Amino acid sequence: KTHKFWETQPVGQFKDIGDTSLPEGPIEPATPLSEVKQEPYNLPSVYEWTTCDMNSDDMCSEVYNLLKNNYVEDDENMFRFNYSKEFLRWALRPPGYYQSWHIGVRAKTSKKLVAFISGVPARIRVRDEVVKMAEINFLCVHKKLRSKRLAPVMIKEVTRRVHLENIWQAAYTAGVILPTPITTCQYWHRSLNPKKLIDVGFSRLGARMTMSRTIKLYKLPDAPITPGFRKMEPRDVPAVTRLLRNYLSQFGVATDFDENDVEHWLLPREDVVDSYLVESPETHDVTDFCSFYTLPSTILGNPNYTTLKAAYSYYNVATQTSFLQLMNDALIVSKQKGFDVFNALDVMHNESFLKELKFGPGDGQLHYYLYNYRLKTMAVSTFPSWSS
Ligand SMILES: CCCCCCCCCCCCCC(=O)CSCCNC(=O)CCNC(=O)[C@H](O)C(C)(C)COP(=O)(O)OP(=O)(O)OC[C@H]1O[C@@H](n2cnc3c(N)ncnc32)[C@H](O)[C@@H]1OP(=O)(O)O
Ligand SMILES: CCOC(=O)c1cnc2ccc(OC)cc2c1SCCC#N
Repeated sequence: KTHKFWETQPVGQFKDIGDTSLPEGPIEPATPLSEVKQEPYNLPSVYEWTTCDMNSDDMCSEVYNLLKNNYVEDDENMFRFNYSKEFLRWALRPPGYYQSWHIGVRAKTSKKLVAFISGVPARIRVRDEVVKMAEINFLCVHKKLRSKRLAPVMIKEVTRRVHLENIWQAAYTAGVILPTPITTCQYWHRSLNPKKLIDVGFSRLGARMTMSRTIKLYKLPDAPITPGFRKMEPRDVPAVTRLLRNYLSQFGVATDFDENDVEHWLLPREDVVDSYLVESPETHDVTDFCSFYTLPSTILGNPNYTTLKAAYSYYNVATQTSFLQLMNDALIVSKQKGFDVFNALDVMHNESFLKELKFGPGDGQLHYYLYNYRLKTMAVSTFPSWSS
C-alpha cells in the first residue's frame, strides 16, 4: 500500500521499522517562525477556509451536525459516533486552546460546512521528556466529498497553524493503519443493557442461553459497594492530580497533567464526563479514582432504536481499593445512569479487569500516532484518548 501523502510527512515510515540506528525524538527540527508559510494552503476553488468559534452556538451546531452525519462509523456501519455539543466544547476548549486550530471548510456558494479538523494543545511526556504537542481530532470530510484528497490539505493546514504557535509535534489516534503506529489497542465492551445490544445486532444470544439468563448474567448491584466512593468535587483537584501524576509516571507516553488540566478534563460535567473517587472513611485521604466519558452513537438502519448510550472508560487509579472492585463500581454507577454499554481500551492496566468483569473483545482497534517524533515501538500504550 503506498501512502502518497504520508510518505511526504515527518512520521515514522514503514520502510524504517526495525532500523535501530534512527534516533528517538524529533524527526525534523523546528523552523524559525518567519519561515512558516504565512498564508493558508490552497483549497479547490469552490471551497473556503473558516475558523470555528465553538463558543458560538450556531457554529458549534454546524460542527455537531457535520460530525453527527459524517464522522466515524464501525466497519459494519451499525453505529456512527454522535459526539454531543457539550462534549465538543469540552474536548476543544481545554486550558490554553487556540481557536485558530478549530478549522472548517465551507462551500463558497452554499456556505455549508463540509469538512473539519481540530487541534488542542497538550503537554505529553515521552519517556523523560515533556513535549508540547497538538492533539489532532475530529478530522471529517462530508460523505459526498470523499476520496478527493481533501484530507491531506486539511492536515497540512492544521500543521501550518500549529507551527505558527511554535509547536512541532502532534499526537493522534485512528482506527485506520497509517505510517506508523507507536502502539495499537483493542476496544472491549461490557454489556449493561444486553437485550438492546442483542436487538440491534451487536451481541448475539450465547449458545444454550435464554434472554432472561443473559440479562441475569450481566446484572449489577443497585449501588457502588466501596465505602467512601463518591463523586469528584472541585476541592478534590489537588489530591486527584497527585494520584494521577503518580500513577501515570510508570508509562512511557502519558499526558503531563497539572491541576488546571485535571480541573478541565476530570471534574464531572453532566452528559460529558463522570468522575468518582474513594475518600478513606478513616483518614479522609483520596486513595482511588475512576472516570468515564459519555459518547452516544447513532444506531444506523434499525427501526426500533436510534441511539446507543455508551460510556467510555477514561482515567482510573487504584491504590487501596482493588482495581477490580473499583471498576465494578464504575460499571454499577454507569448502569444506574442508563448507559447501554461500558467500553474500555486495553491500555494501562485495564487488561487486569476486562475478562473478570465480563467485557468482551471488540473487533475495532485504535492505533496511536506521534507526528514528527520517532519512538521505538512501545509495548503498552498509555493515554486513553477519546478520539476515534
Ligand atoms: C506539528 C502538528 C502536526 C498536526 C498534524 C498531525 C497529523 C494529524 C493527522 C490526522 C489525524 C486525525 C485523527 C482523528 O481525527 C481521529 S481518526 C477519525 C478520522 N475521521 C473519520 O474517520 C471520519 C469519517 N471519514 C472521513 O471523514 C474521511 O474518510 C477522512 C477525512 C478521514 C479522510 O478523507 P477521505 O476523503 O477518505 O480521503 P482523502 O481526502 O482522499 O485523503 C486520503 C489520504 O488521507 C489519509 N487518511 C485517511 N484517513 C485518515 C485519518 N483518519 N487520519 C489521517 N490520515 C488519513 C489516507 O491515508 C490518504 O493518505 P495516503 O495516500 O498518504 O495514504
Ligand atoms: C456496543 C459496542 O460498540 C460501541 O460501543 C461502538 C459504538 N459506536 C461506534 C461508532 C463508530 C465506531 O467506529 C470505529 C465504533 C463504534 C463502537 S465500537 C468501537 C468504539 C468502542 N468501544
